[in-house]
Amino acid sequence: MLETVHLSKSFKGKKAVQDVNLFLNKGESVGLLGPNGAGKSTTISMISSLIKPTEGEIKLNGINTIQKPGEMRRILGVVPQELALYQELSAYENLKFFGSIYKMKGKELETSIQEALDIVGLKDRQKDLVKTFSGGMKRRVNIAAALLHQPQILILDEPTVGIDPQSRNHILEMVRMLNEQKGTTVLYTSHYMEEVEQLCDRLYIMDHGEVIAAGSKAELLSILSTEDTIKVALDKMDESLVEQVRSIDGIRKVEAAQLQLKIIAKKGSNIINKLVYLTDQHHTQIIQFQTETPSLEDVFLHLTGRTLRD
Ligand SMILES: Nc1ncnc2c1ncn2[C@@H]1O[C@H](COP(=O)(O)OP(=O)(O)OP(=O)(O)O)[C@@H](O)[C@H]1O
Repeated sequence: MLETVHLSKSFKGKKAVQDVNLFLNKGESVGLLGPNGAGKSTTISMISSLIKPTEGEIKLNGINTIQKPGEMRRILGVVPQELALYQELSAYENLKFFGSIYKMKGKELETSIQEALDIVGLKDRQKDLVKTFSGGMKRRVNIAAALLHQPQILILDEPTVGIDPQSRNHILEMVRMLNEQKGTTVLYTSHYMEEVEQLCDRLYIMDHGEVIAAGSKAELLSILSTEDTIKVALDKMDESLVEQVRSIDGIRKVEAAQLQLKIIAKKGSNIINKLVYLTDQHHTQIIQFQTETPSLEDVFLHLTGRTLRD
């Protein structure tokens, strides 16, 4: 349905997005996951024709949309990261304004506004001024604005960043309902692995402007089928110990945070003896040693050497 081909964007010669190929099939829910600055927003801005790519194509049902964005705008609903609401107007008045941008009016607009408010759970607050809303409620008004023209594809750019847990759950449930019950195709960007895991059939992992892995959760996890994830808690830790652990044979990645080491090691490599030896030398004790089932976070760590929230 929607496809990007070798999509790239540079700002003043600096590459923000490089050679991104992604596709969305009709009815799919696809995640775009990556840390801050990975290039997710820039990719979305190109798809929604807010900015022009430096290179590459964006295709809607096989037709390049870069020169002719009209059809794309008609079927696409985009919820940007930045809120764009009039604080002194009510939720209803804001939606009326957004509807007029889509040239909607009269009964059609009224029905759409009420449906969108219903979906985001703000029907009974529609007369209240937006300035009285919590961050999560404002975000929900923004989502309602993107739903007014009943888009076939909905793109959400990190919709749950910085909002209360109740609104967050509401948004996740709402996206799931739109996808499963209304058949809306979803592209959901996030740097929360668990959200994307919950909501999406497939995901793309981006880092430094590039897609570094893509596939279903099972496919991505199979990247780690030859590895173990081990958590080690220590009573104290220093950088030279971490460096020496990194150089143990069979260890592929080590992430140190507070008094914990997260280690990705070749399956079956017997690292415990070497760990005990090294911790002894550093007068440090192992408090806990635990092998874990790998998660998508571990896939990210394996691919980039960093955690998602670095
Ligand atoms: N208008 C711009 N001018 C210059 N550089 C930009 C511009 N927009 C984005 N960038 C740069 O492009 C890179 C990708 O940014 P982008 O906002 O797409 O990442 P992101 O994955 O959406 O991260 P975030 O979650 O922080 O929004 C970053 O290095 C950013 O500084």
